[in-house]
Amino acid sequence: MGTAVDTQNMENGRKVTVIFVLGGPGSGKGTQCANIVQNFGFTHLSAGDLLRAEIKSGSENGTMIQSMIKEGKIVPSEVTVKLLQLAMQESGNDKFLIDGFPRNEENRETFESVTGIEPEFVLFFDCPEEEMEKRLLTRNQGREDDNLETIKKRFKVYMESSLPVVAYYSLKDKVRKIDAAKQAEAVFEDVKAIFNSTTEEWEKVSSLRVGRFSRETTDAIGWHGRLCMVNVKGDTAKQGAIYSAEQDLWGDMKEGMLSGWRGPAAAMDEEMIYLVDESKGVVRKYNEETDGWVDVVESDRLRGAQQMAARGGRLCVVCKDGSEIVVVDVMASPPQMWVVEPPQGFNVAAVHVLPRMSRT
Ligand SMILES: Nc1ncnc2c1ncn2[C@@H]1O[C@H](COP(=O)(O)OP(=O)(O)OP(=O)(O)O)[C@@H](O)[C@H]1O
Ligand SMILES: Nc1ccn([C@@H]2O[C@H](COP(=O)(O)O)[C@@H](O)[C@H]2O)c(=O)n1
Repeated sequence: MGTAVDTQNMENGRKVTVIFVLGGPGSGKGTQCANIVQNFGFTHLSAGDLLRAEIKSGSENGTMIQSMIKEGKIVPSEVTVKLLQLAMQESGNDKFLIDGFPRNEENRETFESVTGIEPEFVLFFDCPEEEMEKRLLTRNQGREDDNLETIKKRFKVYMESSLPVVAYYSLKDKVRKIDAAKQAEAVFEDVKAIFNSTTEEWEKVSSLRVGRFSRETTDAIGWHGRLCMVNVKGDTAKQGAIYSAEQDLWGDMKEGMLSGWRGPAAAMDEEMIYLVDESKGVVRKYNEETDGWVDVVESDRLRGAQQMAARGGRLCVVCKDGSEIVVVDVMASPPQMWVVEPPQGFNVAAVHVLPRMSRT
């Protein structure tokens, strides 16, 4: 299931994505929501925080909300839904994590009927009561409801009123359950896996400086967590740039790497870049220390090489207008080479090596 927005999910004319975050008191919802915000661009709306802010604001509902929270009871839905709706409207975002809501069936029904919004999914933090109790008693944020008496009441409300909401979404196959008893960092790894697998969107990275790279034919190779791009493969003048995925930064390609990039190239397991000098028929590998290309093997067969794939110690080089693939075993000493022809009447259009190709 993707986070592609349901066209019915409209808020003030905007299409929105909503994820409900549920779990017992102290299961770590707020902690993980902060991580999700940083990594996935959601706005975090905690129903509890909104209610506490309402008390502080001196609103007419303040006294009622305060006594409900002290008793661990659930505030009437129209109050909470109004606060959530307002917060969504005021936010410039269209992706929301709604934390600690819906706490009961009434919350759920009111939200649905007032906003018409269905959650994309429900992130459910599952944690044993003893662990939650321990966390709440040491939270130290001055919350009036973090005392043993109120905590016991909150657990009861959670079991009786909130878990049925989780069961409701579970029947709709919308619950993504997380083992929240683990360390916070390990919990976030599991959370990330869910968001990464459900976010079917292209994420924008930093832009390549304008004018640095003309949009000609481009070779792009993944190498040591970087993306090496050149705009022309052959012997003519060309431009090169390297993108570091970790730093989200573009930099210049080193002079030696760029000038020697004279034909199709491929990285062996992201570790070693090989290329074929298409005019000379020479396989070379890149040496980062010297910023130079080292000859591996030469053959007339490799002249005019067009494409290349690399895996498991072998290069597969498409040659002669796709009428043959020259396989080079660069791990053998000396390197071995043989030709694989496509079936009669066929030409090779593209070459990829699947992980199961072995060296034996
Ligand atoms: N995985 C974890 N392991 C240990 N402590 C944690 C973990 N996650 C959060 N905590 C700590 O537990 C306390 C409660 O966490 P948090 O406020 O995120 O829970 P919550 O589910 O949002 O609670 P509530 O519903 O009461 O608002 C905090 O002090 C937090 O630092
Ligand atoms: N949907 C909700 C959410 C919260 N409350 C009240 O706030 C208290 C604290 O909530 P946290 O999520 O911050 O733990 C909760 O015990 C309820 O009293 C609510 O009424 N409705």
